[in-house]
Amino acid sequence: MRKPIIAGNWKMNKTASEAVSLINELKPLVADADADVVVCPPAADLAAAAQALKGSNIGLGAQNLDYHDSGAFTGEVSADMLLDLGVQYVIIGHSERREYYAETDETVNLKVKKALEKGLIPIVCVGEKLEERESGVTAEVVRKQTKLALLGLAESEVAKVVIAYEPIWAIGTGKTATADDANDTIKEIRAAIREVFGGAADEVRIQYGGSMNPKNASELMAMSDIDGGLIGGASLKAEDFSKVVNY
Ligand SMILES: O=C(CO)COP(=O)(O)O
Repeated sequence: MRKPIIAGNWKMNKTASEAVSLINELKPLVADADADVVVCPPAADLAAAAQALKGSNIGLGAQNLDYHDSGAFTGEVSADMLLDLGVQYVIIGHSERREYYAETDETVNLKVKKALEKGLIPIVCVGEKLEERESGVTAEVVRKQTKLALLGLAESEVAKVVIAYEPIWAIGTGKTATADDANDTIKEIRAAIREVFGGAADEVRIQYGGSMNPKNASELMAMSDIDGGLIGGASLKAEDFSKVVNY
C-alpha cells in the first residue's frame, strides 16, 4: 500500500516569523495524521521552519533547488544547503517555474537526478494547460513530462519519487478536475512509469494538485490512484490545511 502524502506548497507567501506561527498552529492539528504531512515554505523561511518543526510529524520541503553542487550560480540554492537545514523533500518543475522561470523537461530531469543523488525526495510536478486539455492531448502531455522527468533513473530511485499531477487550469482558479478525471490522468502517469520502470510504478506516490481544499479532499483521496495532494492556497491556513490532511 502506498502511504498518502499531503504537502503544502506555500509558494511566495509568509515571512519566516509568519511561517513559524503557521507551523505552531498546524502541529497539534495534524499530530494524529495517517498521511505523511509536508510543508514547503519559501527558501528564506526554511531555517526558521526547520527549527519550529523539530519533534513534530511534519516533514520539510523546499520549492526548488539548483542541479549544480556549488559555484557561480547567483541566487540559487543547492541540495547540500537544503540538506544542511534539515530539508527532506523538494518540489521540482512546478508549472509556475516552468512558465515564469524557464524550467524545462531537461532541467527538471537534472534537478530530479541531483535531488535523488543527495537523498532528497523530489515532488515532481506535471500537468496540462487548458488548451492541451481542450485539444484532447492531456494524456500525451503528462506521459511525456513524466518520462522526461525520470529519464535515466534506476527503478529503485523511481520508487522514491513523488509525482504531483497539477492540471494548470485548476491551479489557484477554484476549478478542480473531477475526481474521476484526475484519477484517469493519474492512471496514465502510472502507466507511463510502468512502461519504462516496471513494478516501481506501483510504489510511486502520485498526488493531485489544483484547488484541492477541505471540501473536495475526501472525494479526491478516495480514488484508486490518487495518493495525496499538493495544496497551494488552502495550505496557508492551518485549519484548512489540517482538514485536508485529516480528509
Ligand atoms: O499549485 C498548486 C500547488 O502546487 C495548487 O495551488 P492551489 O491549491 O492554490 O490551486
